[in-house]
Amino acid sequence: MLDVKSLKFAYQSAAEPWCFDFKAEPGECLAISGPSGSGKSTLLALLAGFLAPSSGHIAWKGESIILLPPWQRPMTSVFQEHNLFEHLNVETNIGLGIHPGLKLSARQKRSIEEHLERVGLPGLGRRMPGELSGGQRQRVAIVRAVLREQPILLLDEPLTGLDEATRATVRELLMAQKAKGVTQILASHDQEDRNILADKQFSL
Ligand SMILES: Nc1ncnc2c1ncn2[C@@H]1O[C@H](COP(=O)(O)OP(=O)(O)OP(=O)(O)O)[C@@H](O)[C@H]1O
Repeated sequence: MLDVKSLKFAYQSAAEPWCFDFKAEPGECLAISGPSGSGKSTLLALLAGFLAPSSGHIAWKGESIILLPPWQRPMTSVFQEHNLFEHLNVETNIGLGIHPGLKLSARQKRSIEEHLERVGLPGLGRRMPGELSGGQRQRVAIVRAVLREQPILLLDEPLTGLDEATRATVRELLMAQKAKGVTQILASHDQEDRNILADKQFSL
């Protein structure tokens, strides 16, 4: 279980700190909503370890992860910026998420192709990120995160800007991850996405 207790954080300019308290079981999706600027991305950055809280706890399966650097936490993130390496093609971007030295098995290489096809990007593995649309980059970032096979996925507006058909495909992919036991923390403005994907919701 992901257990977040009295996690406090404030940017210097803020008068009041945020205080986050929640739990999420394996295979559960917890959706966070709230107006723009309410702190959704900040919460995801705290969980991922890119920001340090002033106090509080984050534990996964009973073990504190608060002192772990981002790369040692049992989670992977899809940020709104997508963070693709611009000088590397799509399959290399995804492959690096699976193995930093790109030592991929034949099964892993096939899985990259299959997942690209699954999200409507068949045969685009050799494209450079600069040759993709915003929605296509977004789907590459989602495939990269999913194929890292971490137990927790942090998703910041993962479906925003996608057309209805693509949205449905990516939702299916995320539902399949839940069925595999992956915990998801989803920041989303979209009520429909939250209703479909989330088991629990809270609002900031
Ligand atoms: N590095 C920073 N320094 C100071 N304040 C910041 C910093 N980053 C974000 N903030 C402020 O913290 C608040 C929360 O920002 P955050 O990005 O977490 O909101 P959000 O709910 O994810 O918004 P959106 O829905 O627009 O993505 C905002 O008021 C923002 O201006």
